[in-house]
Amino acid sequence: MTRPSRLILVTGTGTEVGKTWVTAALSRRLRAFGIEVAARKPAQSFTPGDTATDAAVLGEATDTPADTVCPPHRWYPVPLAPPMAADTLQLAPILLDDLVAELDWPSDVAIGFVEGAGGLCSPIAHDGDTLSLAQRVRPDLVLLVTEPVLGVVSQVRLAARALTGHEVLVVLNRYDPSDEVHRRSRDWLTAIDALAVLTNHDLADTVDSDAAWRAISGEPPSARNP
Ligand SMILES: C[C@@H]1NC(=O)N[C@@H]1CCCCCC(=O)O
Repeated sequence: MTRPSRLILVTGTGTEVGKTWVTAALSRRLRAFGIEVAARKPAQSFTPGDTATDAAVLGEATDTPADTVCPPHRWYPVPLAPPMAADTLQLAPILLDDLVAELDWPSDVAIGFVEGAGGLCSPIAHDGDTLSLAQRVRPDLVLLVTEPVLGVVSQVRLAARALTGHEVLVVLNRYDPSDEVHRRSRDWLTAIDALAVLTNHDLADTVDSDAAWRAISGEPPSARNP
């Protein structure tokens, strides 16, 4: 398998936290800097009739057909975890080995995103979750997307402990600096838990910021080429 120079696995503390939005926003910003970006979704499940699937959104952000982002036989139109959706549809079991083998990358990709399904420990295959996917693909960085609502500290701590050995960047999506829960949770995760934390504002507005640039690209700010 050709591997992107930098492989970033995108997961979350749960479903509907905005993984796809974050990945698409980052992809657009990085591409605006002239960086070759690709995104892959090994399997996706969705409500029947939904055309704005994760693969479609990531494909639009990276100028790639949705069928390339996620192979058509890994589209499961049932809003359940992919292996449960496959069972509902009476399709073959999903095996983690196959999802890994199906990850195909163009040769010139600088940053490749792989987005899981649901949260870190939601089943993506019958024999694995996104945590096992991380153990298989050995990403350079894991983006852990979450929302800074009450309870987020425990969710992030659990996920970060499960991800021991991986480089983790927490992304607080839908962050509102005027909300004390958001502000204090962010400060706690940063100061007490010593986690690397960015918000959607850092990412969407300012991959141009030095901190966000360094975290995502792995390069020093001087390497940025607007
Ligand atoms: C339908 C949605 N498609 C998708 O990719 N994630 C959602 C599924 C989330 C499954 C969560 C299973 C769990 O953790 O309980």
